Amino acid sequence: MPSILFNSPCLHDWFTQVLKGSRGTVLLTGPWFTKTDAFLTCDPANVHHILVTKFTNYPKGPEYSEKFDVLGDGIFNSDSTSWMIQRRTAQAHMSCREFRRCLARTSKEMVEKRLMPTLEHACDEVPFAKAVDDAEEAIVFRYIVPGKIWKLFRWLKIGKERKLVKAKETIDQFISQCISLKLEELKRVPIEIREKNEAEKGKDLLTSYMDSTQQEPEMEGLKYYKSLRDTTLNMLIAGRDTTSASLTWFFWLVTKNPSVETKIIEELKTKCLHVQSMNLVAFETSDLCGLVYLHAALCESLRLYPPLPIDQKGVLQPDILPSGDAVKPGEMIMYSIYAMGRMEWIWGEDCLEFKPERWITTENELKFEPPNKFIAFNAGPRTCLGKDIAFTQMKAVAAAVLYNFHVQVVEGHQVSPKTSVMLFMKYGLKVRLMKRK
Ligand code: HEM
Repeated sequence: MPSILFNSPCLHDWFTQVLKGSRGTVLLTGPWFTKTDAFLTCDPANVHHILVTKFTNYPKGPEYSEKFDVLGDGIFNSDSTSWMIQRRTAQAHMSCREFRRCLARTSKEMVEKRLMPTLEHACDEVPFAKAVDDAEEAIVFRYIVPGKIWKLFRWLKIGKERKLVKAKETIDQFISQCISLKLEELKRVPIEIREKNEAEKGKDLLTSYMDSTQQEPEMEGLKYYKSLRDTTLNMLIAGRDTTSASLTWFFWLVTKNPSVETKIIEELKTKCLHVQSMNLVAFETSDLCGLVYLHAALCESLRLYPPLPIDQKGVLQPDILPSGDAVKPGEMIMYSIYAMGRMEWIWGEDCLEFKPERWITTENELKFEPPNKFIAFNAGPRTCLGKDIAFTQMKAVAAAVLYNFHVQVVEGHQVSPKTSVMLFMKYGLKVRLMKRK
């Protein structure tokens, strides 16, 4: 564990090196008084065992929810019955036709009316985004130092824990504003007009949740508000940070591989109908579904730079992992998604190269890689619920940006991962955009 502290600036690369030299699983031991021993693995057999075969023996556990207390009782921070109910509810809302219609419309509208005009101007810092970044950095600190230390910091309100308190305030203000604005809008618009709008334009997730939660009689006052607050925050973090971190690495990889950029643009030209909008080209969401090369390039980027680089599980009953390691109740197992994408014995000798072609069959179809090998979206009963949403949004942004602009990284800009819950770039990605002719 002291080595984790020492290597914290490049934690994921250090984990990868450790795992390369240890058949894919290693026991990290902490000083005896801290009770911080944990298994670290990137072995697909172990990951399948933990996430799928023996799912019920490996919950997230109370330690996880204590570290991620900012997420409240939302889906990411829950286990057993509470998680199951939230998952069913989220699945129902996300698969309903009105939400799908809303997603297709907003993915195009956001790119056309917000992103494209914004790219022509410098961007200001967004307080909510900054607060989430600060919170995620503070949570990683809770992994790097023993529990007693970060809890002492929390009690004294110093260091990263102080930053976390401030971040929570900003996050709560923002979420509360989102909920109030939506409630006002729902009160203001007569029901017949609202139903007509929803039939035409679709229905967003927050409205869907508000409608269904109000139908539950026990959901009143504070309980109703807390449930909406936790759900909204969990969904925002699930959808915002993952896709934005993924796209940043994707654009960087594309700038370093001009042949990939050319192939993406060729595919867009031949397979998509496009419309001229305010001087720039926009694509229909339905057209983007069938893009094999762009999809492959996004998967390849997610393999090398998964937005959630590492995850953890607790242990309920004694068990033996497929690697032969014995685990006991109360222990922690961490699985490095980042390291899994960088193992020669999993992905071949060229595993460090960015090659979208590895995702395409000789029949020019997308190659299926089992979720225990390509684990960026998790596997088993807790598989990501937003995978399709993520691809819809990432394709909309990637296609519009690459088709309209040539992206060039500013000379001398340093690119390295940040030590945080999400795999953001430490210094962001500074680019120059040149409008294509
Ligand atoms: C590139 C984009 C994305 C990646 C790589 C990704 C990855 C993941 C991973 C690894 C998990 C498991 C986390 C854990 O249990 O510890 C997860 C869960 C989840 N994701 Fe995503 N995600 C992405 C985008 C989205 C989007 C856009 C949404 C939609 C709002 C979403 C909704 C969820 C939800 C609700 C869960 C919780 C599932 C459960 O616990 O049963 N994700 N995702």
